[in-house]
Amino acid sequence: MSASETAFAGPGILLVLDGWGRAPAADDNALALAHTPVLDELVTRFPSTLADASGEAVGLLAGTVGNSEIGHMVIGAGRPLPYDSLLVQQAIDNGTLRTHPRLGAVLDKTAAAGRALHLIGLCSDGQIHAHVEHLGDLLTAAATHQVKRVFIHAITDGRDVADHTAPAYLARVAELADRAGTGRLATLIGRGYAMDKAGNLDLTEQAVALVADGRGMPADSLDQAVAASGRGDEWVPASVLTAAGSTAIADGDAVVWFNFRSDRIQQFADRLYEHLAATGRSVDMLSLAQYDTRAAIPALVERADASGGLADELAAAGLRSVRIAEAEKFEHVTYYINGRDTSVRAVEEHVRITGEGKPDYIARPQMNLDRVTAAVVRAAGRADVDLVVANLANIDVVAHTGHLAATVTACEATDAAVGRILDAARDNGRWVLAVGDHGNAEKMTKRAPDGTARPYGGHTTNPVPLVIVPARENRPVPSLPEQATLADVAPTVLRLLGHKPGSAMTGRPLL
Ligand SMILES: O=C(O)[C@H](O)COP(=O)(O)O
Ligand SMILES: [Mn+2]
Ligand SMILES: [Mn+2]
Repeated sequence: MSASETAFAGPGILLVLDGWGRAPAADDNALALAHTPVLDELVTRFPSTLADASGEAVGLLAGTVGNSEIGHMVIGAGRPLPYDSLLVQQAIDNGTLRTHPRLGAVLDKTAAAGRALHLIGLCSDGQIHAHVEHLGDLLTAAATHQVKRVFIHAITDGRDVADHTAPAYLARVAELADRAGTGRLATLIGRGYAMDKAGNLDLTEQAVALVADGRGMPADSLDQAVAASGRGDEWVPASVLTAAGSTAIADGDAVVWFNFRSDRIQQFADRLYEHLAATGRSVDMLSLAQYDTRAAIPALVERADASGGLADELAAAGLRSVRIAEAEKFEHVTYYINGRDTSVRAVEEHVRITGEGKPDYIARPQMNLDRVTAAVVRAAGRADVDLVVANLANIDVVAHTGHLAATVTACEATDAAVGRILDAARDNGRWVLAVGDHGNAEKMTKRAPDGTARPYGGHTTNPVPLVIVPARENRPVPSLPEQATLADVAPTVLRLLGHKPGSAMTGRPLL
């Protein structure tokens, strides 16, 4: 064991501050505007560095903003993982998507029977859940296989991209259809309805009724449909474009989902699948990438192997971990950090904090942070727990509203929570590794094409702070390398626990 290992080895806390990115102070940087004495002191007093959390460093396409899924997967895996968006892009670039035998078989069958193809997905270039250009490749495949009737059911964004940009993306959809020579926009609905992931089935059912049965507001034009939302692109009401004719899904039709990320589309996919079955419609259904649905929906692009990460190493070493987060990020400290593995190892405990009623992030930016913090403090006090893994969700979740003042409050609440966690760590002889999973709150505006700064709640490509607070302050503290990535977190955590990095990990221990 090296000197630094002896100095640090022992129980600890891995604390993910969701959406904690670093950018120079500015009037749209909520983290810099907030009064955060604890976070400020953390990065000046203890070994800290900035970690890459976007683009190729984590397994995304170059220049792509980070996100919670890949962020937590790489934190857990200890290596960059080719993410679904990258794998889809590769399949498009090398031609294996549009020539996929599974897709070809479904398209041939649909064409031969004279049935329709329905393409459903988020139309923007946020690169978090979907990319509108992927639709172009599917349209080309449909044209090649002579599918005559192709309906595009567009979900509008306004969250991963600036709000009020839906008309531009829908214009791009029309261009892609023109270029392919097939496809027409059939229905429109905001992602607030179609991509709910919190079990609000009343929202999901509106998307199901729209796509399956053509039930929605009739709209003569895209602009009319988009303008009907009083709450931006996320909440465009279910609308049927009258020019598209009858857009309902009929027996024998085919459906292809073109979101690549599962978490926010799977509830809709499951409900649509079940509704079609319940109404006696037999439909071939495919998804662009693998979904975590109850329904068995074959995928066109398979996931990367994410095994051999932190969870496997902890289990092999018999190290007990407690995972804590509130509902919004619970899967991130369990399923994603474990490499999209649903099994709960014998040495793992999962604590999911839920609140009462529907969350209102602007009115209550504190969310359930007090209870998350209390759970972390409790777990930190247990002698049988080697590692506490927690996600503090507020900075990211509130920043997604694009509301600067609420996000400042979320940053301040997080600061106080980190203070309580550091106290508990010190009282219990634990080190703390605090890290962001991607940027968000440090950039709350985006320039519109007309040059004006518009509120922006999406993620960024900024690096994230990574800080190590030693268990005992009187121990020598080596400084951290200037360059780091999220892939270095798991090897560093293992070293802090007195273990070697896993053999599948290419990230390096930072001390
Ligand atoms: O799904 C969302 O809320 C956003 O599109 C992405 O945010 P996340 O990657 O932090 O979940
Ligand atoms: Mn996140
Ligand atoms: Mn986010």
